[in-house]
Amino acid sequence: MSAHAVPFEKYHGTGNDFFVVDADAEVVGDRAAFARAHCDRETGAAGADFGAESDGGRGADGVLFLSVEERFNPTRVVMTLVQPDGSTATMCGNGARVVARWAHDRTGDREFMIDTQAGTRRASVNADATAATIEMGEPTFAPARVPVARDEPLVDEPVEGLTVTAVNTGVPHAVAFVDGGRDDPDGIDTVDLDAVAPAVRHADAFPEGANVNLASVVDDGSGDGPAVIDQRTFERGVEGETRSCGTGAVAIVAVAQRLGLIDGESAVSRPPGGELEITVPAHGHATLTGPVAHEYEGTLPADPQ
Ligand SMILES: N[C@H](CCC[C@H](N)C(=O)O)C(=O)O
Repeated sequence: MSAHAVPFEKYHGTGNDFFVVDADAEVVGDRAAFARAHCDRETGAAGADFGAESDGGRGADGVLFLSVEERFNPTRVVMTLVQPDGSTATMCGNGARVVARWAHDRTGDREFMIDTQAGTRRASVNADATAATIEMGEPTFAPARVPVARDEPLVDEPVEGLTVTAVNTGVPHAVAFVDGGRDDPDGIDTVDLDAVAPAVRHADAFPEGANVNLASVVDDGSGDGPAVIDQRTFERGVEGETRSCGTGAVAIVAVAQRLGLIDGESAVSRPPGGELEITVPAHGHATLTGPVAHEYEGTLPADPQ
């Protein structure tokens, strides 16, 4: 085992939490092994070891390896998210919001371009850097681009026990609407997501797998404010439910629009970890806005056993 210790910062966006490593300063030879060991919720890195700001919780939803290039305007950040199962995610909405905050904390800038494997995304932080907004690209239902293994879009059809719509918002998502929000004793929180999601996540319809979302329309946006939707997401790569998923929030709003469940291009999604503001215009890129916070910092072994 190498004695090399890797400094990290821990951040979260609406409870979707990440270890952030400066990829220019640190060499982690086996990123998959690093993420698998340290993200584990039972045996991974424990926050209490690292400082008073932390709640002592273990693990994370992934490791963000970041490289900053300040010679560009706006400052460019190259983002790679390695997930708890060792896979690399093409895109992560909450992760990208964390990237903007981390880059702000290092540079003082408020506007960034973030290079992800799904493309370059503009990002910004608000005046006190407590919230970040990211451009999320244009959601697509095109079968080849989700991808789904068929010629027609998969819209509101049964897949392994859920009625889902398939959409790509940087990564593939299956979205199922259910009756009753979080306040309803018979609503969204009564579903055993960890039990029902894996069959959908691994269904033949999704050759690259899918993140699996449950959603419930709480307010359809036909009145004064934007639509409000309660959200739960089981993530590919985490292989479990997370506190929040940004690409999932955009997916839910895009599907709600497509199914005619909500009015307007703006909506609020409410995953367990907080609130996200989403816009999905008829044409052009979606946006995702929500809170971001620094938790603690420390060092982690580069070559965990
Ligand atoms: N939590 C992330 C999504 C990660 C996507 C990943 N789970 C995959 O599809 O491999 C988000 O906020 O968008």
